[in-house]
Amino acid sequence: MKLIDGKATAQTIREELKTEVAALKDRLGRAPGLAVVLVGEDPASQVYVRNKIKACEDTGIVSKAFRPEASVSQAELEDLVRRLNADPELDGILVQLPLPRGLDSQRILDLIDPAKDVDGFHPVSMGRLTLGLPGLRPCTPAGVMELLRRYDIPTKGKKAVVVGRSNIVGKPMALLLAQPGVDATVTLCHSRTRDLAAECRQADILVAAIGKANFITADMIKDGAVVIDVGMNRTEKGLAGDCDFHAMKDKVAAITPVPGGVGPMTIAMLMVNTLAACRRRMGLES
Ligand SMILES: NC(=O)C1=CN([C@@H]2O[C@H](COP(=O)(O)OP(=O)(O)OC[C@H]3O[C@@H](n4cnc5c(N)ncnc54)[C@H](OP(=O)(O)O)[C@@H]3O)[C@@H](O)[C@H]2O)C=CC1
Ligand SMILES: Nc1nc(=O)c2c([nH]1)NC[C@@H]1CN(c3ccc(C(=O)N[C@@H](CCC(=O)O)C(=O)O)cc3)C=[N+]21
Ligand SMILES: [Mg+2]
Repeated sequence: MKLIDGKATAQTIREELKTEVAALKDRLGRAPGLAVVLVGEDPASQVYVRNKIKACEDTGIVSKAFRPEASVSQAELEDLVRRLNADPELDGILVQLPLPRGLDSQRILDLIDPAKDVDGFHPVSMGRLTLGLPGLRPCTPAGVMELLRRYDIPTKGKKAVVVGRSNIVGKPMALLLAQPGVDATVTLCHSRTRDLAAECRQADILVAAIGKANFITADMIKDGAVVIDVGMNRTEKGLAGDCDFHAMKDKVAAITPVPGGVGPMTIAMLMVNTLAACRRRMGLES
């Protein structure tokens, strides 16, 4: 078994970005800027947001945090997004999900200027992904693709099974794996899939994005498969993925751990997207 070290890979990417950010800053007279909006006090979201701000500091991207209270109205939050859209020094806008009850997150996401959509969640970004046009890709699936590339994991003609069809992970993941040049043959599974174990056993590459600790068991994995575990589940025993890592580790060709796998890559890709958005907005090559 080969361990796919997302933490180390993310660190490498962040080092690569440092140089690029510094060069861009020289050229523009300002660093790329990212707005991070965290509504309310959800503790898990606070940890993620802190990590994102730390990653910005690390790479030289200027981050601005906005912390409206959970009681903020839809109209007030929409006003904030409009102000961030209009701020010329902000290249990216991230509204941390989930939003507190009562707020319509789709309407907020739809309001973000697509040029600043570093999460890749805007309908324009999703449309461009679906059509195979260049654009900002959702960070988690983009991070998975980067891991497959950097670990030389072959995808052409391979059978990939994605479990989970959410708009932020599973659906864009399936599209990226099926795109020309990557050329996996993709099966997208969900809670209504008839025989999930049988589908998973076909996978040369299995991506789990379900949100249930240790849900994918060793008997569901083909010998020599590559397993990418996107799941982040808080249990009494600490953070757990969607895959039973210890039971399957001797059976697989390669696997991502949780923590230290996909999570840090998500943040690295947010930095990549912020740099790309900055370049594009400033009229430099994509
Ligand atoms: N590492 C990272 O950077 C990130 C990690 N995550 C983690 O990834 C996981 C998934 O996140 P997200 O996509 O937002 O989750 P969602 O809850 O939005 O989606 C979960 C998906 O899993 C499917 N599912 C649920 N139960 C089953 C089942 N028994 N069998 C088959 N499929 C099932 C659902 O099917 P249906 O559509 O039919 O309901 C749904 O499509 C979570 O643990 C989350 O914390 C998320 C984002 C980033
Ligand atoms: N607008 C928006 N964009 C997101 O990208 C977004 C979001 N909302 N809401 C929540 C999910 C989740 N997510 C993670 C990012 C990093 C780690 C991460 O760094 N995880 C570390 C461990 C962190 C820990 O110890 O808790 C790891 O896996 O090693 C995890 C999860 C981004 N999300
Ligand atoms: Mg979700």
